[in-house]
This record gives sequence, C-alpha cells and structure tokens, in this order.
Amino acid sequence: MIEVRGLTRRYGDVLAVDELSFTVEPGKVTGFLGPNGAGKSTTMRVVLGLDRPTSGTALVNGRRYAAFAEPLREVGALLDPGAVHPGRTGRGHLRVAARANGIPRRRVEEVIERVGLGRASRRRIKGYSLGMRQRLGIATALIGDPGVLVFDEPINGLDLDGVRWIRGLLRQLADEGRTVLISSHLLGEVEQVADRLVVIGRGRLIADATTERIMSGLGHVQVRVRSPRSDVLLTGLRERGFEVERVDAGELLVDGGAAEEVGALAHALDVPLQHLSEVRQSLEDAYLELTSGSVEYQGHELATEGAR
Ligand SMILES: Nc1ncnc2c1ncn2[C@@H]1O[C@H](COP(=O)(O)OP(=O)(O)OP(=O)(O)O)[C@@H](O)[C@H]1O
Repeated sequence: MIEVRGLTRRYGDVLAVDELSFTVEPGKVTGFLGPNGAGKSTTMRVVLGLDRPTSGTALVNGRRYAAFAEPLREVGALLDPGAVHPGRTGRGHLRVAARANGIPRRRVEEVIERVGLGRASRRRIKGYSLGMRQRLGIATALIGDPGVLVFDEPINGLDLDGVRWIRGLLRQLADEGRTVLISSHLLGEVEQVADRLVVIGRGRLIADATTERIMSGLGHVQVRVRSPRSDVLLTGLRERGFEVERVDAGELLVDGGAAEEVGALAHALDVPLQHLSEVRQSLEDAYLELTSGSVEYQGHELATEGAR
C-alpha cells in the first residue's frame, strides 16, 4: 500500500505538489493521471525517497522509503528507462542490481523470463529499442519481488505489441496482490488497465475513484436538433431550464438533456424535426478540460470517493 498524506513539494516559486492526499491499494492497478507538469513525477520521486517533501508524508507499507534496509524487496520502480549503463548487457545490469541488494542470482534469470527479454539480455543495452529498455527497467523493478510497484509513464512511446504486453503484465502483477501505481498524461493509455484513477492537476487532487466512475462522469453530452420551427422549440427548451445555443436558423445545440427529452418536447409543441442526435465530447477532451482547471467540471461527481 502507498499512502500520500498532505504532500507538498515546492521548488523555489514553483508549487509542484500541493497538499496532495491519496491511497494506492494492493491488488489493483491505479492510474496516476495528469497533464505534463501536474506533479506526478515529483510525487513518485518522494514516494521512492528520491526527493524530500516540503511538508506532508508519503509512506510505503506504513514506512518511509528511507526506513527500509532492503528497499528493492519492498518497492520496485521504473522511473527513467534511459538511466542505465549503455555498455552493459541487460543481464549484466540485472546482476549488478541483484548483487547490490543481496538478491540471489537466480532472480536475474526469473525476471528476464518474466519480461520476455530472452536472448536480448545478452546484448549491450546501447543497442536496445525503447520497448526493450522498458522491459529491462521493469525486470529491474521486479528483481527483489516487491509487493509495491511504481512505474512512471510505462506505456509512453511503446508500439502496439509493447502496449498490449505491458497491460497484461500490470494486470498479472495486481492479480498477484501487488500494489501497482502507473503514471500517464493520457487517459487513453490507462483507462483500459487501471481499476482506479487518481487524477491531479497543478499539484492538486482532482479526482480519486474507480475508473468506471470517473469515465461515466466525463464526456459532456449535447443534443443537436434541426427544425423549420426551431424558434418555438428554442423558447420551449429555455422555459424548461435547458441551456440552448443556436447554431444557425434551423439548428440548435441543447445542454443538459437527452435526445428523448428534446424529441418528446418537440412532439408536445407540435414542432416537426429534421434531425435529432446526441453529440458526446471525446473523453480525452473532457479529461484535458478537467485537468486544465479551466472549468469546474462536474466537480461533485468526480470528487474523491469516500467508500472504496
Ligand atoms: N527539480 C526541480 N526543480 C524545479 N522545478 C521542478 C523540479 N522538478 C519538477 N519541477 C517542476 O514541478 C512541476 C511538476 O513537475 P513534475 O515533473 O512532477 O510533473 P509531471 O506531472 O510528472 O509532468 P511530466 O508528465 O511532464 O513528467 C513542474 O512545473 C516542474 O517544472
């Protein structure tokens, strides 16, 4: 389990993380979402003991990272897959990591197998593709068989095969009862694999709930309607509290209702319709709007879920 409580991190004038609190539970994949600069990496670095909080705490299994005598056995991290010695082979890199942490050498072969690095593990890292570097980074994270995993942007930049593979692996790791936290700046990357989402913007918590709940709160629906008597319909809709925008002489865009309601009202007013449809804003657009802070987007619906 990871518990972030009232975490604040300032860099001079920049408030990178602002009073952030959330919990990452075992047995689930939790997506940590927010646009570039939202504070995800900073939060993860504090969790991993690589940065100090200005105030607040970040605990792994109830303790600060620095308190662990053998941290790789508690928490595995993928932060920067480029930060490896390019002249070493993948296997050599894993052996160094194992030796430095008192981990038996057989684990090296086990993790090579698990991430599907195979024969590539005998080649020098400088010749690795991004996907292979990512697999090596994950193998390194898994070497101590930790119960908690923290992966910063593990899906970013992978090809379709790589994305499928990593989603499958994340699911397995959670099903084994591990705590899995993955960051991303794209909703589309994590919506399929994450059970829960913690969404942040400008260092602050925006939403913390199941993926299903957050997805159903996103995506703004409008009704597009065309009628030769659109002025009558416009008046009728406004009288009933709908927000209506006139697109042109015959076409209206209606907020806050479903197509059936608009159709039923048109029928009641004896207004003929030439077109009636629902238009849903793309989820990615809705998410960007939510995180940009430009709109208070269904704030209550998306607020932190009490019951888990
Ligand atoms: N060492 C640092 N010194 C100064 N400012 C920093 C430092 N690290 C991060 N920041 C700033 O803190 C803010 C949050 O950055 P952070 O990297 O945590 O965001 P992020 O959500 O991980 O974004 P990205 O997806 O781009 O990695 C940004 O404004 C960033 O410029």
